[in-house]
Amino acid sequence: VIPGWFSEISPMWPGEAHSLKVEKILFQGKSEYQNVLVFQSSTYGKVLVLDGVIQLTERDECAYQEMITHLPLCSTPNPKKVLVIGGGDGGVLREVSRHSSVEQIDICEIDKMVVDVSKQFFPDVAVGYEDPRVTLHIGDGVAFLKAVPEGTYDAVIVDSSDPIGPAQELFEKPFFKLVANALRPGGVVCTQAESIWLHMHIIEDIVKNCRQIFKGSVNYAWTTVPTYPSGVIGFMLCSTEGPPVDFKHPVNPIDANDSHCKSKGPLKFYNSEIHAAAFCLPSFAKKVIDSK
Ligand SMILES: NCCCN[C@H]1CC[C@H](N)CC1
Repeated sequence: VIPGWFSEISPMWPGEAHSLKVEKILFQGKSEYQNVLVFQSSTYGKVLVLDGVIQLTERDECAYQEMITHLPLCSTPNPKKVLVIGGGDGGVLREVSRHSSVEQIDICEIDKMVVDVSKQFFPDVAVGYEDPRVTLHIGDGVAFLKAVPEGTYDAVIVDSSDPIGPAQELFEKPFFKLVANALRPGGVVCTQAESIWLHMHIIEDIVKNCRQIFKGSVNYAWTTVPTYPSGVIGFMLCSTEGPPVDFKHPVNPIDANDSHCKSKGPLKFYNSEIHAAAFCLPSFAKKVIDSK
């Protein structure tokens, strides 16, 4: 990466590349799993890049972290035990910790370098690790889930990178089966589910697999994140058989005052209206998602 511009080139989005102006390279490393890069951008704050793919920027990470966390947790009445797969930067932990009903937060991240780099360069994101309810496991999410007793969690959040590299198995059927097994009846899962502009085929497969495995409800939601490819990112929201979950109408609203303390700051993006709106899809996506 030469100072000037960083372009996000990937076979996952052929023929296009979002670029950010680079002020200064802050870290470059190679973990057991991937190349890790942090740079100071001119207009989006610090940026975390894994294998050439933008994971988060200080300016817009709130959109993704708040939506991937509060869409599931605000849809279930009283979440107590939450598991995060991936999410090594700590942003989802910061958001989960806003929920006073939560008693236990487990996180399983495969790459320790991501945790260490986030703590060093993104303290306002990694602040999530400071919550006493958090237990960090460094390892493979599939192996972790195989060891989890059936029905342990009220909610699972899969904050993954793309299905190229270490996160590939988090998009496949065996993994979804393990997640369903780890959830209590009526438990909820939210996974990172790519872009309706770029990845309808991936989304089609994920929806098909989820409908076979999650016998509660299966919904796709989406939001805007300027620095993700095509400027949008989606989420699969599923529940296991049991007490019904209506993702589109939050039963457990997170309100301004109980949702922030000094270290976390206020919610910048999520609110109950944008929660409901997130499930409204353009016709080309509805056609595929509702027919699976
Ligand atoms: N916790 C960081 C976010 C990881 N999710 C991203 C979604 C968009 C992808 N192209 C890269 C990973």
